[in-house]
Amino acid sequence: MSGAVRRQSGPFRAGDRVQLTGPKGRLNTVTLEQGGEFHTHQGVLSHDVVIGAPDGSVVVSSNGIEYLALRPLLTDFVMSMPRGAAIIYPKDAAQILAHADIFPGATVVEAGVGSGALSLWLLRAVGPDGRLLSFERRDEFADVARGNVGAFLGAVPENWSVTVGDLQETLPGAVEPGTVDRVVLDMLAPWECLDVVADALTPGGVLLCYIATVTQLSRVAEAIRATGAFTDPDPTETMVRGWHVEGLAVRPDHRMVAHTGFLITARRLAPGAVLPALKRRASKSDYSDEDVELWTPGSLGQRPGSDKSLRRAAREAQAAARAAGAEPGPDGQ
Ligand SMILES: C[S@@+](CC[C@H](N)C(=O)[O-])C[C@H]1O[C@@H](n2cnc3c(N)ncnc32)[C@H](O)[C@@H]1O
Repeated sequence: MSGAVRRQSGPFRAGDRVQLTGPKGRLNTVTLEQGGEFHTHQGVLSHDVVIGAPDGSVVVSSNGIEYLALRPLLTDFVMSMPRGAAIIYPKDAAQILAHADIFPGATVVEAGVGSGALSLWLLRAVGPDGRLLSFERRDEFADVARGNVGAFLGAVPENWSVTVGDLQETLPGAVEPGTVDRVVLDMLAPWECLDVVADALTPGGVLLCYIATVTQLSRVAEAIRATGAFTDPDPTETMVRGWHVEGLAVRPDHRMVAHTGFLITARRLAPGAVLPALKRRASKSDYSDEDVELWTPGSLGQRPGSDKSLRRAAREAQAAARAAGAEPGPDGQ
């Protein structure tokens, strides 16, 4: 089997992981074994009462303590798994899948692999027909990532490779030029890798860099422009604020993760294509016209959701499908 191995749904079976929430809200994750036992200072919970129960059951220990039994979600796993390097948080992983347009069957290159958190999201998104090629310069981090991916999926999938070495040196020998659909970089100096990434990406392919600081953001944006091989880079930041919703106490949480990183995406141009020049409007209030010209010569970007002709084409396709009886109309007919 090339994709995921461990089941992610259905009644619990021996070998599954289960997350047990006790009376004080404390979480414990155990791997179920026939005849196994989970010991706490409040008694013993037999694994056999969990095995066969549906996901989301409430199970009872030998001395009557109730535990909520849930299969850990990928989010639960990545937030608690062993870390070598800092991980990409689920809020950013979700945005990466959308901005980098990771699709089932895609060939994706990722570097560095770090603790393997993003690798797990990417493997899920490319599915069993896709391929993830991960690169990591530090052997010990590659081991941590293999351990984490194997622990979550039940085995290391065949459609995932981890190459130990610098991406700049190892990528050219690992892929045919122009064959990679998507590249995701999470590393200190992504600008050092842009030439090999441009060679590896298919025309129209997506490069996405996750970076932690504004100085890196500025440097990688200018470096992407300087290659002349990509569309104008599109930077974003994602903030997620939890809410407390209980009775009349409805308010934002007092604490939040304020900053993790920035995403910046660009599309690979066809070889030899040169972007038409584009005058920018943005920086006029901060800099003189001359500065703006000097700093940001600019070129045509590719921003999602701004294409009216795509919307028109989608409306026409819907109308055609309705006419053919393939899809209900707005009134459900
Ligand atoms: C922040 S970690 C990646 C974390 C990972 N995305 C995750 O979610 O678990 C950055 C990693 O990039 C690796 N790295 C940095 N530069 C690299 C390069 N040029 N080639 C390969 N790996 C590199 C580092 O060793 C480090 O493990």
